[in-house]
Amino acid sequence: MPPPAPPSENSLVRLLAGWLPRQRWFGGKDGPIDDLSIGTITELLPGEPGMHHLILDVRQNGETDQYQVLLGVRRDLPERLEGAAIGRLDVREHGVIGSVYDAAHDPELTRPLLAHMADERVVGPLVFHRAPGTGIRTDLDGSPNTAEQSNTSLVFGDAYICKLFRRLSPGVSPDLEVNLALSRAGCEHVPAVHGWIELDTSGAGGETGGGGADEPVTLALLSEFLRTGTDGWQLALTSVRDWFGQPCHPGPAPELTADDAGDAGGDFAAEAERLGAATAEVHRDLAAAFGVTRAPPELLREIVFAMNEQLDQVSAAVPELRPHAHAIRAVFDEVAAGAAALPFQRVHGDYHLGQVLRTDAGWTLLDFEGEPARTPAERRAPAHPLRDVAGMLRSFEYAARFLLARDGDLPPHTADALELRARAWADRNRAAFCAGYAAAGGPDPAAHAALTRAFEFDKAVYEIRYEARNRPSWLPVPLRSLARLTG
Ligand SMILES: Nc1ncnc2c1ncn2[C@@H]1O[C@H](COP(=O)(O)OP(=O)(O)O)[C@@H](O)[C@H]1O
Ligand SMILES: O=P(O)(O)O[C@H]1O[C@H](CO)[C@@H](O[C@H]2O[C@H](CO)[C@@H](O)[C@H](O)[C@H]2O)[C@H](O)[C@H]1O
Repeated sequence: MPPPAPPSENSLVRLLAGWLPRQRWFGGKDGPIDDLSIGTITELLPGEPGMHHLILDVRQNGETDQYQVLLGVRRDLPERLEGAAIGRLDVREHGVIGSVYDAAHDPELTRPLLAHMADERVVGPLVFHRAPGTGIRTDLDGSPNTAEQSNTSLVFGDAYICKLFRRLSPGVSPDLEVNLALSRAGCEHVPAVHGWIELDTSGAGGETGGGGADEPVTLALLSEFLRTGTDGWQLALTSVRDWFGQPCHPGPAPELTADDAGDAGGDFAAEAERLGAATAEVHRDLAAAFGVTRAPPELLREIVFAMNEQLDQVSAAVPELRPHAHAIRAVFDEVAAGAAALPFQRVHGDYHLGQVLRTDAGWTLLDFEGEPARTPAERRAPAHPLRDVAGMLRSFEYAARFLLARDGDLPPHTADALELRARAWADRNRAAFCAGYAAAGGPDPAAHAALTRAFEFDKAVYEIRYEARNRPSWLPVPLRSLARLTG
């Protein structure tokens, strides 16, 4: 029997178009796919099982996005891989029937990625790199990370984590660029980079390039796996659950304060404060590595203009945002009216509790990619560091309301009592984070209250669009906290 042949494009495209919208990492769930084609197909592993690297061009709403898929091909799919199935192909022209599936779930196929990076191989347009001065073990199996994320990461033993960027951005990923720069600068708050994979676009001339003439596109990043790490989102949710589970006072609900939230066994405030300090230290290192510029007042006004534009776009697409638009715009206008020159620098750009890991050694920051919906130029642009602070403040709001917003069936009485608790938890941890940030040398959020609030609202608007496109069932989370912040 010959091994399954490379899939024929037409039938494969049909299968992929049905499978793609069901993937967590697909960022176009708010509309239909108008067209899907295979941009590049590279045979990475020949034989049975085999693996092809695909870049898909997905056309939606007049725009084309590129997604990366590792396509496994087997004659028969074993039961353990059934969850990863894309479909069964009848490739009659080759006289073979085979199954295609998401190879990220198949250690037999992903293990050779380590050897490719260790040996710095080139396979067609795919270029594998090892970070200077590091070795890469090649004897480890990878399995997909179970944490909530927008891409797919493979954890190899307890040594490495390899993030496969799913929706591709032109050019070198800011995640790679920033991690390399911070590691070189000796920053203690980022994991070491071991390798990466790039797509060489010099011969392509298509839309996959565009980050600069012939700039390679980063496809994957291999980092040190922080095995003692727990992500901030999980730690925060545990603390909220604990606080929600505290016995209720008898009689009418008393006014809860942020200090009451400290009575819970799983209080998070000391961690929030340390996280604030780590954030300020990373901001200091980013400023040293990439420099600081003085942004004139006109630039801040342009930024506010863009915030208003995003607000208009998202309000048009998500009607639930409209009741809050007036209050949000008022804060944006206040910042534009008082615009002054400000120091801008490279920042994280998409900072939240899922981007930080608490390890034995303290807090580590991850994922310097910026917001997935922004253009590459926007992600790299210097910004005010309080934008990151605002991102984390939003995350405290998310964590505080996640359990409430996801459980719509709570009796009103319970829901009201828990809303008070959510508020107390968020206030306590917001205050602790800001205190830690300012004490470690970051600009004091209290001294820039309107700016911080504007960044927070801008992030909330972004989140509403993100949830509508990526996780529609989460939409009530940011909406619920907006109702509180604008109410
Ligand atoms: N170096 C690492 N060590 C351990 N876990 C990690 C590491 N990097 C990422 N993770 C885990 O993977 C999750 C997703 O990582 P992230 O880089 O934010 O991916 P995405 O951009 O897809 O959201 C994190 O929340 C964390 O739980
Ligand atoms: O992690 P990414 O860089 O892919 O960021 C995107 O996805 C995040 C969710 O995975 C999203 O974050 C939002 O949800 C978080 C809880 O899952 C919450 O802590 C954040 O505050 C909230 O913004 C992020 O906005 C998006 O860009």
